[in-house]
Amino acid sequence: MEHTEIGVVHTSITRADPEAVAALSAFGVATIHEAMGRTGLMRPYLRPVHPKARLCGTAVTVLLQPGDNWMLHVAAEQIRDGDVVVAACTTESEDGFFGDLLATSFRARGCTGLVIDGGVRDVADLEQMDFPVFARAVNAKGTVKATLGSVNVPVVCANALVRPGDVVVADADGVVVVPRERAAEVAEASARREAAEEGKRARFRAGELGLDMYGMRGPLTELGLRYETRHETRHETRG
Ligand SMILES: O=C([O-])CC(=O)C(=O)O
Ligand SMILES: [Mg+2]
Repeated sequence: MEHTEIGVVHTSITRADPEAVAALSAFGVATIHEAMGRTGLMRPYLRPVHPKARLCGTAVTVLLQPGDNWMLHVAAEQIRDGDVVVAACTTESEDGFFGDLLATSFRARGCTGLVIDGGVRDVADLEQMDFPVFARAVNAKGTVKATLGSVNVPVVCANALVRPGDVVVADADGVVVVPRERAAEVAEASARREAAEEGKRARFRAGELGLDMYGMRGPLTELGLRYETRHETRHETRG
């Protein structure tokens, strides 16, 4: 991004194809990230705020100012069924930007979850609501409504570029972003990867070793790995 727009709400965004989003929702974050050539991951400090949190949807992006959650209320109006709100911040901030009230508002608009490079609160309520949230902190400290940010501009959230309408998938392993144009292709690559893993899983279950399945013995020998078959004996004390 050459520069970040502040004080703008983009109201018409292009969302990824719903069929491709539904297809991606069947896969875990690790599979999708591998299927994308190991790209698209957010930093691992973003954690689910309750154990069952999992989400997949199209991004409504928010650029927050530190300690200020005004733009989350502005974003609520832009949410459509199946959207995930992805909130980045202009600088690091771990205040509690979001809680059960905003979750109730977001859900009423069809939102399927939140990814925020900031703090959230009311996590017991969020768990009870089964509203999935991935955040960098849990923090009771509240925020103000005083400074403009933006909605539906490209943002960098926890190191990943997210454009409005991109697909965001999050589970216990982390958060991954799929560019909206690649959603169908990445879903297909994920399916192929999962099918290949199922074959390997069956062979591991039957007791086969990775050493043989992956042909590792030759390269290990070439690098000089030795197998010692006799226990080393203590030196006899000489009289
Ligand atoms: O209202 C706020 O500032 C954030 C919050 O706790 C909620 O949404 O419940
Ligand atoms: Mg609250």
